[in-house]
Amino acid sequence: MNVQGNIKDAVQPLSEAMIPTQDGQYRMIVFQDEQTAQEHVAMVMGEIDSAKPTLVRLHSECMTGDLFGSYRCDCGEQLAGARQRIAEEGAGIILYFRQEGRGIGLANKLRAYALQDQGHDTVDANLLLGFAADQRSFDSAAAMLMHLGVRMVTLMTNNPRKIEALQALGIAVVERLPLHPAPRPENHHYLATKALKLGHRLEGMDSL
Ligand SMILES: Nc1nc2c(ncn2[C@@H]2O[C@H](COP(=O)(O)OP(=O)(O)OP(=O)(O)O)[C@@H](O)[C@H]2O)c(=O)[nH]1
Ligand SMILES: [Zn+2]
Repeated sequence: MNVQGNIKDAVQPLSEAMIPTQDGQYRMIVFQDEQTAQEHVAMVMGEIDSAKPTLVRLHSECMTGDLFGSYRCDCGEQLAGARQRIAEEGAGIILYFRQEGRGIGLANKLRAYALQDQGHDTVDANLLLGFAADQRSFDSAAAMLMHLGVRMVTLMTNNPRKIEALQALGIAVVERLPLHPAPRPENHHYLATKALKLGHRLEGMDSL
């Protein structure tokens, strides 16, 4: 089997259906990650042309931010921004990765929040709980894009690790579009910590 075949084998497409939304029609495809058995989602709008870059958001699940509008992070607003951008283009993909809490799960994320309320930052809270600062792997994202016939992307992210992970597995990231919702008093320290300790490109957020 060729290299691309091996990379694709990291995920298995399970099922798909059309999802009409306020943004337009999405094709929703569920993939299973062969290593973790997690179900990751691809929301695909419009036609994919593998000869051109596809607009892509690789989004890690954040129930508090995505679903309930938490101000502790910027996830919900980033997802809304990505959806808006894709709707404007009429084409693009959201890869919705079930990596709640940077991969530590929802219960542990709330434990990390409780530690942050005692004065620890988002990175130290993970370390105190016995986890790495970021437990995520983005390798399955490249596999999903290959299944979808995508070879070139414009990636909506502030996280250079996502770009590196996709490029390492043969997906060309031709452009990065930042997703910078305006900071709020509730998430200013969190965003500054991400810029300082996790390498996120958040212009103007390098001071705590
Ligand atoms: N462990 C932990 N996870 C968090 C915390 N705040 C948000 N998250 C999770 O972080 C993930 C999102 O990561 P971010 O660091 O916001 O952003 P990113 O995905 O690395 O980069 P972008 O593409 O720029 O959004 C989601 O899975 C959230 O649930 C926190 O304080 N602790
Ligand atoms: Zn969040």
